[in-house]
Amino acid sequence: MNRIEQTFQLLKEHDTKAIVPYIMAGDGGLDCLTERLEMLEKFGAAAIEVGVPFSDPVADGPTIQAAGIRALNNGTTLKEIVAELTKARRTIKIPLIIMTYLNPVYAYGISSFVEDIQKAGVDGCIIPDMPVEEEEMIAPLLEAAGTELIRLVTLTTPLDRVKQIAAKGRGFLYTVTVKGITGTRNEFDKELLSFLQAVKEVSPIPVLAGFGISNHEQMQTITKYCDGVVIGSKIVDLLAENNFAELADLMSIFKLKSNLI
Ligand SMILES: O=P(O)(O)OC[C@@H](O)[C@@H](O)c1c[nH]c2ccccc12
Repeated sequence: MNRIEQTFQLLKEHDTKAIVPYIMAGDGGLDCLTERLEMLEKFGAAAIEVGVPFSDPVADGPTIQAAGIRALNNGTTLKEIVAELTKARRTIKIPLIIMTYLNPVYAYGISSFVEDIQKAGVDGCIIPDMPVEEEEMIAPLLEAAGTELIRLVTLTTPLDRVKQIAAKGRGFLYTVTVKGITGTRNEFDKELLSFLQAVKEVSPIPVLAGFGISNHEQMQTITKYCDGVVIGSKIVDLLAENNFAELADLMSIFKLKSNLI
């Protein structure tokens, strides 16, 4: 069993949900990446999405874009991120998932990328601008390496297609909760909860919801219909403000206690 499966099993046994923070690698300098991962693990993260900064991030809202620009201005490269994650893996027990647009992977070289992230102990990979139809270029390599390719579906994905994607799915299915870009929201579409419920019914793997989520009330409501949430923009903001108290509080529900891992 891989680390992602193990984690969801553990969450189920303890009747709790996953909180998966997203952070931008290199925001605040790559030197603080391991430290931040350790803190998020301590605060109860079930897994962490590590974002790779990219100059043309089509799905990113203002907060994540700004974090990406800060990281690029710090000179962050994918090579250095992979090296830092290799170090981080010595202390971090929870799954680490690399989140990158396709272009940096291309530039790196697809097979070297897969080989290096596997060696680094990365458990999964999300490539949001790679449609399922194009994934043959990397999916078999990831599969062979035992690194899960996490697929995404969105509110506009027809249920038939959700079914197809979920059936291929590895690790968990990332359900995008909005029709738009990343960033905190005060309200969600009326159809979100029924859509999540439908996704959950057809998915053989755990379902996580992400985009727009920033508070306990939203987390509680949404996780009635899925296995957990991804929180990006809110966490990127709190880290940029060094507001660790609010971060710990935000993550205090559904805590995966580190002594369980
Ligand atoms: O920031 P939000 O609204 O909390 O959403 C999570 C999101 O940031 C993270 O998963 C993410 C960052 N960039 C992406 C691009 C595509 C899909 C997902 C993402």
